[in-house]
Amino acid sequence: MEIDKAVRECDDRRLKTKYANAIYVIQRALALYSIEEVAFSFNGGKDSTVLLHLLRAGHDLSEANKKCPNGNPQGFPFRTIYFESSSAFPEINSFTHGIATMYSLQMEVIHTDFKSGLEALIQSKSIRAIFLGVRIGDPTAVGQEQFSPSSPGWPPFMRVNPILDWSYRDVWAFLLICKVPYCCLYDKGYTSIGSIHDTVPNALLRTGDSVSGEGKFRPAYMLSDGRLERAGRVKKFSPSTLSVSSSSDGMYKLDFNNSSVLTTSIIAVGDEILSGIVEDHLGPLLCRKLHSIGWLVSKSVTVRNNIDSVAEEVERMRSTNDIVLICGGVGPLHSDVTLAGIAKSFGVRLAPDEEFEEYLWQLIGNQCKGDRNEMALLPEGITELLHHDKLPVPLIEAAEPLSNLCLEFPDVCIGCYRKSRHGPLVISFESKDKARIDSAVVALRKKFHSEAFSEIN
Ligand SMILES: Cc1cc2nc3c(=O)[nH]c(=O)nc-3n(C[C@H](O)[C@H](O)[C@H](O)COP(=O)(O)O)c2cc1C
Ligand SMILES: Nc1ncnc2c1ncn2[C@@H]1O[C@H](COP(=O)(O)OP(=O)(O)OP(=O)(O)O)[C@@H](O)[C@H]1O
Ligand SMILES: [Mg+2]
Repeated sequence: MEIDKAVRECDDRRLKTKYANAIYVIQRALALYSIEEVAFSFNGGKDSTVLLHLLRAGHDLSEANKKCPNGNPQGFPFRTIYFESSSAFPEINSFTHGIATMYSLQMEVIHTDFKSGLEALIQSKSIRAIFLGVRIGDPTAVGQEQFSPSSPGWPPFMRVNPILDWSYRDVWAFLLICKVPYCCLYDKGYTSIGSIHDTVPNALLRTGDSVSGEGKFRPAYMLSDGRLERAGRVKKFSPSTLSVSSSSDGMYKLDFNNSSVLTTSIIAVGDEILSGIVEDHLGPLLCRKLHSIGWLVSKSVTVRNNIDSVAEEVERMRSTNDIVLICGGVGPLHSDVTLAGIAKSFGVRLAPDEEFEEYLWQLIGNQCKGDRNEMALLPEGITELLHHDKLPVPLIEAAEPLSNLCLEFPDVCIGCYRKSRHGPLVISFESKDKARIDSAVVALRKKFHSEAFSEIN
C-alpha cells in the first residue's frame, strides 16, 4: 500500500508515531464494529482527506493481517457520507465528488441537516460508528476522545476520531509525504474551510506587505503557526472589521475598527520577584508591546513558584481574558512549575510531547544525562509549539544535580533564577538552620567544577 510505504520510508519520526496511533485506532474500531456498521464522514476538507487515506491504509493493513488470499484487496469498503450544502465552496464540492470517483467511494450525498441525516442513516443502515477528521483544537473537539459517543440530543453512534491528536503540521506533513490530492483552495491561502459565508483565505499567508485589497496567498502548508489555522474563519467578526498582519518584530497585529479589543493578562512566576531580590522587567515590557498593538492589558500579577499558585491564577484569568501570557518558571529546573500549574488549571496531565522531545534531542543530543522524555513534558492537549531559534532551553546541565540537591536537603528551600536571559544562574538557600545551609552549599560545590561558580555569599 503506497500510503503505508510513504510514511514508513519518510524520516519524520513524529509523523510516523501519529500515523501508527491513527492506524491503531482504525484497527480497534474495525475489531469492534463490522464493516457494515461503520461510516466515514467525508467533506473534502484537509482533515477528512487525511482520514480517507488512513482508512485506506488501515483497511489494507487489517486485510494483510488476515492474510487476504488475493494479496492486495481492491476498493474502498466503507460507506461514505457527505453532507452537501449550497453554501459549500464549489471547489470543495467538485473535489469531494472527484475523489469519490477516483477512489471508488460508495458515497451517499445527504442534503438534510446533520442530525436528521444521521438519524436516518442509523435507523435504516444499522450504522453504529462514524469516522471523523476532528482534531484537538477544532471548536467541536472539546471533551472528545478517540472514541466518543455522540452528544446528548444526537442520534446514538460512536464518533471515532483517529487524528484527534494530530497537529496542523502533522496533517500537512502527511498530505505532502503521501503526495495525495487535496482541495485546490488550500493552495490559495485557505487553511480551514467552512462555508462560503464564514471562510476567507488566511491573511497570515498573504504575500507582499499589503493587508488590504486583492492579494495573493501562499499555500496552506506554509502557515508556520498551526494555532492560527482558523484565522481565515470569520464567524465572529465581519471581514471588514478585522485584519491580521505580522510586524517586523515577529508579533502578530490584529487591527479592529470597532470596539472589539483583545483583552489580555500577564502572570509572572517567581519567588525571587516576590522576595524583592529581582525586579520584573518582562511584565512592563510586555505591557508596552501589547498596548502598542492595541491589546488591552487588564491585569499584571506575580505569583509564587508553586503549582497551586500558578493554577489558581491561570484559572481565574482564563475565564475573563482572550489571551493569558505567562512568563517565568518554564525551564527544566526543579523550581520551574509553571507548566504543571497550567496543566492543573485545565485539569489535564503533564505528558511527554514528541515534538518537544525531538526539539530537545536536536538541541542537546547526547549531552543530556537525565530522562529526555521526562524533560519534554507539556500539558496534554497542546497541539502546536512555536519554535524560536534564539530561545534555546538553557540550564539543562544544571537541572539534574539541582533536583538531586533538593532531595538531599528537603528542609532547605533552594531557589534558582536568573536576573537576565543571559545572566548567570543564581542559586539561593533559605533555612532557619544555618548549618544546613552550609552543608547544602558544600554539597552543591561538589556537584560542579569550582570554576562553575562566579561568586558565593
Ligand atoms: C458525522 C457527524 C457527526 C456529528 N456528531 C456530533 C455530535 O455528536 N455532537 C455535536 O455536537 N455535533 C456533532 N456534529 C456536528 C459537528 O460537531 C460540527 O458542528 C460540524 O462538523 C460543523 O463544523 P464547522 O462549523 O466547523 O463547519 C457531527 C457532524 C457530523 C458530520
Ligand atoms: N459536510 C460534511 N459532510 C461530511 N462530514 C463532515 C462535514 N463537515 C464536517 N464533517 C466531518 O467533520 C470533520 C471535521 O471538520 P473540519 O471542518 O474541522 O475538518 P475538515 O473539513 O476535514 O478540514 P478543514 O479544517 O481544513 O476544514 C471532517 O473531517 C469530517 O469528518
Ligand atoms: Mg472543514
